[in-house]
Amino acid sequence: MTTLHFHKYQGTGNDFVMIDDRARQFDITDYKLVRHLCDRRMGIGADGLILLRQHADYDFEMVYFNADGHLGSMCGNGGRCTVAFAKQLHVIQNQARFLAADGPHEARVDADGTVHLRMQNVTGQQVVEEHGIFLDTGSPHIVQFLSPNTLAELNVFAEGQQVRYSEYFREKGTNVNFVEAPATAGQPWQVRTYERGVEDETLSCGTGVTAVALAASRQGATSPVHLRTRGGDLRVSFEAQPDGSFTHVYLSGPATWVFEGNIPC
Ligand SMILES: N[C@@H](CCC[C@H](N)C(=O)O)C(=O)O
Repeated sequence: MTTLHFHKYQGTGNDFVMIDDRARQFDITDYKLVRHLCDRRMGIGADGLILLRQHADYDFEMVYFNADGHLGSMCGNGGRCTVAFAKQLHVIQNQARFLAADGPHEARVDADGTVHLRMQNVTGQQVVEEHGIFLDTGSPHIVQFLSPNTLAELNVFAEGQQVRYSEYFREKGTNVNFVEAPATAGQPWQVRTYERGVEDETLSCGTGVTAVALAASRQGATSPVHLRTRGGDLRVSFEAQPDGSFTHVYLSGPATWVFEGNIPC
């Protein structure tokens, strides 16, 4: 029987099957296997699967799949988990330069395990009528700001699905973030996200909270922005440029090893 060795990681509750594929042996076209491994009843269970691969010009390459089995775009929480995994494998020490779907990234790991991940610069945001503010932070995101005290009871699955499968987004899809501004200064922005490729609410989305922080800066939020997801707290820092773009964008938070094992495949 052939078995596959895996590690399980989570970043603020966004969980991933991690595979040490430095030898590049995993068949990236096998979407049925990826979907099976991510299945919470029949497999290991995760929001996504990540391969850590050797790369000639970087410390490593991160190859990310959504739970539906298909190759995804950038994953912020997954990126932080991959950095922690690379440290566990002694591929890096406390600094990393790696390649992901949206290009090169740098990261740093603090003594307490916090991973600071530099995201790509973000150029502009666009109001998509009826749906909210659209930004691409490595993955596509809609941000909807809600009225006070409405986020906790919101049906994120139903509302998110409506936007994701709307006429406007049906073809390529989008992630959808619902946001409540802090009631008092110093409190976090609260975020819940419907994730494309998982097609459900997840406990946290890194590229999502990055999109929220940048959109919130137009509403007076200043860097670093403190965000609270159902799976934990994240911070996003950035420099807003006069042309409307954002540079030096960093996503910071924990990335935790959960367990490891072998699964027949
Ligand atoms: N959970 C991820 C977002 C992953 C991208 C998304 N599922 C998509 O395909 O658009 C994150 O932490 O950024």
